Amino acid sequence: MTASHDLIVLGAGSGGLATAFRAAQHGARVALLDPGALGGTCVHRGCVPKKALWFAAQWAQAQQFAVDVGFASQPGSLDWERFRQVRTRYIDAIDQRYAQRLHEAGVELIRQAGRFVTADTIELTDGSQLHAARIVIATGARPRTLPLPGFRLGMVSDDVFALQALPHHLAIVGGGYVAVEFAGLLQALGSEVEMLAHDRLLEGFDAEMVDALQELMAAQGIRITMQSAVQTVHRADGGILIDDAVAGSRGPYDALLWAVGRVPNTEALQLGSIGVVTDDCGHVLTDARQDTHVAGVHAVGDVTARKALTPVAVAAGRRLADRLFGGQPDAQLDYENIPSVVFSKPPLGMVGLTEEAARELHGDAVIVYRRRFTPMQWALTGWHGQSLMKLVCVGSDERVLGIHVLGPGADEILQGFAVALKLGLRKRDLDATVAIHPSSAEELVLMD
Ligand SMILES: Cc1cc2nc3c(=O)[nH]c(=O)nc-3n(C[C@H](O)[C@H](O)[C@H](O)COP(=O)(O)OP(=O)(O)OC[C@H]3O[C@@H](n4cnc5c(N)ncnc54)[C@H](O)[C@@H]3O)c2cc1C
Ligand SMILES: NC(=O)c1ccc[n+]([C@@H]2O[C@H](COP(=O)([O-])OP(=O)(O)OC[C@H]3O[C@@H](n4cnc5c(N)ncnc54)[C@H](O)[C@@H]3O)[C@@H](O)[C@H]2O)c1
Repeated sequence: MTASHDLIVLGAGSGGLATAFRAAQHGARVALLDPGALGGTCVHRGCVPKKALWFAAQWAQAQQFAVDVGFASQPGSLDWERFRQVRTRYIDAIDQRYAQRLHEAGVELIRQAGRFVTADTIELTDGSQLHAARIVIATGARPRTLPLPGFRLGMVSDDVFALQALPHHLAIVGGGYVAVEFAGLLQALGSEVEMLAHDRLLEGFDAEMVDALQELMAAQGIRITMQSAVQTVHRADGGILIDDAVAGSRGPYDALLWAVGRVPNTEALQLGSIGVVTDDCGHVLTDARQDTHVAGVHAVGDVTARKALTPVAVAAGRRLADRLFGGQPDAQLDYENIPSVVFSKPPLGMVGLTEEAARELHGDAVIVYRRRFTPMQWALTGWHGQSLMKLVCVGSDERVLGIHVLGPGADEILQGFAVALKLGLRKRDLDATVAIHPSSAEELVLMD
């Protein structure tokens, strides 16, 4: 058998593209397979269209604020179809840029799905085969639904981007990133939103920060039912009705969004036949170097059980290509202290440990600084919602273990602080930094 390539990458989402580009840069002959659009979930069904809608939600709120402080005109509503076209134009351009860059990088793009025949052979949809000593699985994940009677009446996050019109009254089942983000932005754009959450919101984020966000969401009119247990969904004359074991009969809604997590795309890959091990949910198990249990087969991104974020998939893919083809035998992603922001309204970001996790590790040696305040732009409009910022430190030298920011600009503020934390930030370094005034970020260097 002659190897057709040095590397075959399954999936042209964030992780697959990053791996392919970096490997090609190191001189590898790369084949990149994907039957779908270039950029995968992030570009077409995730970060990008979501953030576009989130911007629209900010503009809607800014319009309202402007009227509150004396601008003359009344806020208008969003022309949903026009904005969908604007988004599509932007996203199509990204897709085209990727195609052009792949061509320039010498990556062979094959618009077909692949599945394993052996550990070094991939069969394409048309039945032809490719061979390479290295294969990277980067097939991502898709939204999950709950297999309850009537579940098909609901949609998943992918479908929100294709909606013809904004739902008037929307139920969201779930309490993770997707549920909280869509609740905030669709409410801001004019939907009446009700969340039905089974567990606490945003598991993995600091509980005090999440409580503060939940208060702000409630103050903006989002109805949140906790400990919900949806049993059935059905349609009646007025719309979609939900029977919930705890919350009782709810509705009618004109739309229902399942936001209950994601399922890795592994069923079709024939992984069992070559010995690649998956967990109970189907995620490919890898070590910290992205190696699976089978020599020469690797995995990056949402298809693994790691944190499902675009920059994680990208960084893991680049490190892997550096190790395999770039002469960097020690290259691997450090999965500690990965910053993350929920694009809620307002955004909530964190890097490092939550207070709960820090106390579990360090007990009474943990010192917490916090600052609650009403951001100037809210106060000016007469809205007295409170931002919250929190530093979780440990020991006599107050090493900063966690930074948490809830409020306007959290998405932009946190990146720089994440660098500092990674470099071993101490509270005294923050104290020694002169503030930028007036800003929200200054609160992080003024805490006592
Ligand atoms: C609504 C939403 C919002 C999000 N917002 C953010 C955000 O703001 N910030 C952030 O960091 N992350 C966000 N994420 C998460 C982020 O989108 C994912 O972590 C990221 O896209 C994962 O990239 P990936 O390459 O692992 O998988 P994907 O991007 O899903 O790519 C997988 C690709 O594999 C292809 N594929 C599947 N099977 C095969 C096969 N057999 N052969 C070949 N190709 C195949 C698919 O067509 C797809 O293109 C969001 C996710 C969602 C759903
Ligand atoms: N801003 C961002 O970076 C961003 C945005 C969206 C998604 N993402 C990534 O995508 C991943 C997927 O997001 P997600 O919101 O789909 O998943 P998630 O894991 O964040 O949340 C899943 C939610 O579903 C709930 N749930 C699970 N089973 C349930 C059941 N049987 N009944 C009721 N509720 C149930 C959980 O309690 C949880 O609240 C995230 O974990 C994140 O890594 C990131």
